[in-house]
Amino acid sequence: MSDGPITPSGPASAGLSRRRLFGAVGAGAVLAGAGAVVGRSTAPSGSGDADVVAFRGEHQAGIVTPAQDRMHFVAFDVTTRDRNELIALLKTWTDMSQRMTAGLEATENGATGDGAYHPPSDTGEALDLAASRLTLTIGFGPSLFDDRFGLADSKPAALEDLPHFPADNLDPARCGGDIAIQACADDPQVAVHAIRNLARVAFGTASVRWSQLGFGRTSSTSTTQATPRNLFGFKDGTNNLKAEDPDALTESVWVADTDDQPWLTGGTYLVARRIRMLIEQWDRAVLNEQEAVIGRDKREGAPLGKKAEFDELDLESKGPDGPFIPVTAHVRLASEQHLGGIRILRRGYNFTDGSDGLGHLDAGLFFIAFCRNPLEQFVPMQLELARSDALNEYIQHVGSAVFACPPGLRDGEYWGQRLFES
Ligand SMILES: C=CC1=C(C)c2cc3[nH]c(cc4nc(cc5[nH]c(cc1n2)c(C)c5CCC(=O)O)C(CCC(=O)O)=C4C)c(C)c3C=C
Ligand SMILES: [Fe+2]
Repeated sequence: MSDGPITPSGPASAGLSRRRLFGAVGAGAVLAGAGAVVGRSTAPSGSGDADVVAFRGEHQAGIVTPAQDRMHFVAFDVTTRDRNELIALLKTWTDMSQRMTAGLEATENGATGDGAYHPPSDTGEALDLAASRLTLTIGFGPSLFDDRFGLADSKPAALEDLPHFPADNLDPARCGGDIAIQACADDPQVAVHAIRNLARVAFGTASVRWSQLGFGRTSSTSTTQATPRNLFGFKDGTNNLKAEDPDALTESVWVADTDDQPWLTGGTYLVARRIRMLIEQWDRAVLNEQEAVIGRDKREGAPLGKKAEFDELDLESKGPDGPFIPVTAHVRLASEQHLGGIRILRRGYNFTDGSDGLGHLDAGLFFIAFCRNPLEQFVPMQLELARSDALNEYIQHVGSAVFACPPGLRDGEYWGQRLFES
């Protein structure tokens, strides 16, 4: 692993990975060296360092990291008013997160090693699972910068609660939060285990305000990935920003040192919207209507009037009945051509939370976007969509939040260190 020390305070030798521990114990094997998976009959396919994403680096993982298949997103309210208690929690979270993203237990031997008379400090359900490309990404909400922790002067100018958009139907219980943590992994149990253990250790300092599970990514964030489909059956993420385009990321995602608060340089903003998709209504719409609403064809994902998925979106091209891409089509209204060059990095997930008690699926898109300035990028884009998008007949925004995500951690740093110590 190229990940540096296991904990900010401790040595790199802190422990066996979850899978190595099982291998060594199960077969009485001797570890053969870094990265080895030894004597373990239950080794998950694909396990190995390839499924560890580095926790530290210039930017946080989980932003341009090729989108994993599963997500567990949580927003916390900080319940203490003691700044030092909050810092202590952030340090503990950093230790645990670095361990879990490396495929280790949240604490060393925490599932069984704390003694028979203590609740285990790792809940155990990921013991025999690989790291599964787990990433944990933290963000700080506008409410954290009130008068509780002495952070008011460090509040970034662009970190404002999002305005009310036309037709928003927001549930306050699904909005806001002082701190968010996004867990993404290729195994749902690994993502859920990570959030569960971070929430557990926060008891008395922070409590869960809301959370959302997501299955099935709805975006590609790398050209190496095939474009997935959303619950309306359309390819989603075709015209997304991609990791392989660093100039575009510099322009539209990463906060520059001239932009805002110094602690946020190299960071970004995360916008989350829980968007209910009215599945039954959509399923009654004819294909022609569905394609006109999106502005792309359903099978290939090509812009209407074109043939292939990655053909250029040409808003001017016309057929006998007018523009190929209708004036109310989703992709037209969200495009950089229409919005004067505005772009965002989308990284959302499909969700289905059963049915709503009226026989309708409670399903949709947990929309996540990363951008350099939400007031100048997400807000005008969403305003345009809320006003004119044909998709509005089939969706409803029910949750909303925005967070400032600090840059990646250097060796020895804890989450939020540059905010609290600058
Ligand atoms: C405010 C930003 C956006 C919201 C909210 C949003 C919701 C949303 N989108 C789809 C389905 C598709 N979106 C597509 C493209 C697309 N969407 C946005 C922004 C928001 N979408 C952008 C910036 C783009 C790219 C536009 C462009 O320049 O071409 C597509 C087409 C495929 C693709 O390029 O990704 C689909 C399909 C749903 C269903 C939805 C809410 C539930
Ligand atoms: Fe979209």
